[in-house]
Amino acid sequence: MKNIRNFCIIAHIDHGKSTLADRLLQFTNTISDREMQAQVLDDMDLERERGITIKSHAIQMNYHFEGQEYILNLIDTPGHVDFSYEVSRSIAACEGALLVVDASQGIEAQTISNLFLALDHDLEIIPVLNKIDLPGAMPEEVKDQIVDLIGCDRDSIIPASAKEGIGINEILSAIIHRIHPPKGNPNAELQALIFDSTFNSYRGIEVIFRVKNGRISKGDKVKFVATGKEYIADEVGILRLTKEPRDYVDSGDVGYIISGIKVAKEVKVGDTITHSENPTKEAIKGFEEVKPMVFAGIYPVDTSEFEDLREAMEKLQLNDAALIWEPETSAALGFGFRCGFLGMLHMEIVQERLEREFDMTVLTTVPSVRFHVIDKKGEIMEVSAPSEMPDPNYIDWIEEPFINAQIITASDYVGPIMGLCMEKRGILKNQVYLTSTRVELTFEMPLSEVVFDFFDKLKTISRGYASLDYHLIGYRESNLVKLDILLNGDPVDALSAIVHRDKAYDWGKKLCEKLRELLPRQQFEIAIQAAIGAKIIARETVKALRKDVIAKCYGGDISRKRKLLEKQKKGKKRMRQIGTVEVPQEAFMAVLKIS
Ligand SMILES: Nc1nc2c(ncn2[C@@H]2O[C@H](COP(=O)(O)OP(=O)(O)OP(=O)(O)O)[C@@H](O)[C@H]2O)c(=O)[nH]1
Repeated sequence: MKNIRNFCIIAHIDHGKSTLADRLLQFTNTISDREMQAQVLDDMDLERERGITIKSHAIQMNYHFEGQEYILNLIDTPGHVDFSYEVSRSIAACEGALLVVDASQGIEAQTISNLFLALDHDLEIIPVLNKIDLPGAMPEEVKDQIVDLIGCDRDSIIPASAKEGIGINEILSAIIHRIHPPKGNPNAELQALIFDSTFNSYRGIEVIFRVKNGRISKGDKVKFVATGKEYIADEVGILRLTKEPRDYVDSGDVGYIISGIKVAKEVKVGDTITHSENPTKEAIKGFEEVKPMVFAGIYPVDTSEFEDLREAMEKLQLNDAALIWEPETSAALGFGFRCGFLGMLHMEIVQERLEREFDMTVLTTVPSVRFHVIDKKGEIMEVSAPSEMPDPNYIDWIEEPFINAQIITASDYVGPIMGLCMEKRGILKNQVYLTSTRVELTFEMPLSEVVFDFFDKLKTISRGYASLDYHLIGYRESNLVKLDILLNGDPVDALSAIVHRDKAYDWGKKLCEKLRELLPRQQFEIAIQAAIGAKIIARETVKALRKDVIAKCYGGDISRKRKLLEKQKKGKKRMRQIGTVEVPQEAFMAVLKIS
């Protein structure tokens, strides 16, 4: 155990985390130059394309150093706030962290939020000043910032270029010298922390864990503490570029277990694995049930594809334990599914994966949080879609989820951020200076104001210099109303939204204006109305197309006509016919585009 080092790399987005990981794998000969492709650990296509890490990953390296063999377990972590729970669990599996800072950018928001997560878990921090090869690098200035932030010795900061391979040996040496080997008792009862899982269509779920105490061997009967389920360890092993089976994985090490689990839901990140016989008396602390925050309907564009969509959702869920769904019907859209997501990025990813991996074309409806509606009889109803909202006459009051939001930013942006948070119904609870230029603001806010576009807005007004972390603090009464949208007099359930009464008029007006821009002109006039109950509060009109434009679509030779039809078909991909009106996907998201 004394020759094991478990570490993660934490950094602000684009500071070079994945590139550094690639370089470490190369320097330790974990992968050959031939196997090398950029960002090997980001193995989902989507991750590569977007250049973001969605899932945590782990990989083991062997390194011969000063006459001894070392095992270095690198745990890569995702960077987006939707997945911050995974980051905190990955960090809990390590003893040290490389804190990568871009020498041309300096300390940024995620550098700080991730650093604090690491400090919370008492990790040894090794600061790495990356991209020193760039002409715009400001090594001395950024070193000052790092010293300011973590109070480390200036000489302990390692200058590096992940791209050019500069400083990599120094980093490897620091990992061995400065990070403590894992503590833990190999003879104690088994305690292993689950920090990730992957889905293999042949073998089921592969669970990735870090053994804190004890040993897990092939053939062991094990129990997952939070779910209470028991399995036989059909295979255990370590994670190289591929999985390598072993007879056992010992205390301090990182490994995987395959035990025929078919459903992702049975594996919960943060759960503890122990033996069925002689189990541990206490689970590793910090486990949290991951709860969906955002709900939206997903519908097939082509109504005949409902069953295919169900099959795709079932398969996707095997792979994505955080995704929940159930069938729902919409008067406007027909049969579809109401889904729960961790956040908006998660929702986008699910939609994209359905399209890419399962070849579905889907529509997503206005996202919503989950409200509590208390009716006049005193009964509580959970409502996560505007269409489920009961008639106002039956409602006594409505409660919505509130969060505690921590925002870390540079002091220059405090003013604009406060403005934004107030506009989003936030109440300032605390303001603390972390350093002379860095401030932590704590707000209580309604979740519904934060999950949609808040993060993007925060990034824009702070020029990327703000990080956000939030926790649910409970439900509170709010003056909310259902805002309905009518197209040519017909209410379209998939377009309604639940909004605060004070904002309802303004929203109704803006929403109608937005829809007027988004709805394509058709052969007849379209009236767009916003209503609260029976009361119309706003109206816009989409004018009919002029006759000569339609005329162009008819007549002419047959091949041209076919081409036109083809073109129309393509254009229709994300359209739905609602009554007589064609509604494009963008319209369902219009609510999010209102500023
Ligand atoms: N010049 C220079 N460019 C670098 C260096 N390290 C990384 N880059 C580039 O910086 C960009 C971002 O690098 P990534 O490794 O993807 O950054 P990341 O931190 O993993 O990003 P996320 O996975 O989104 O968190 C890429 O274009 C890299 O080629 C370096 O040392 N020098």
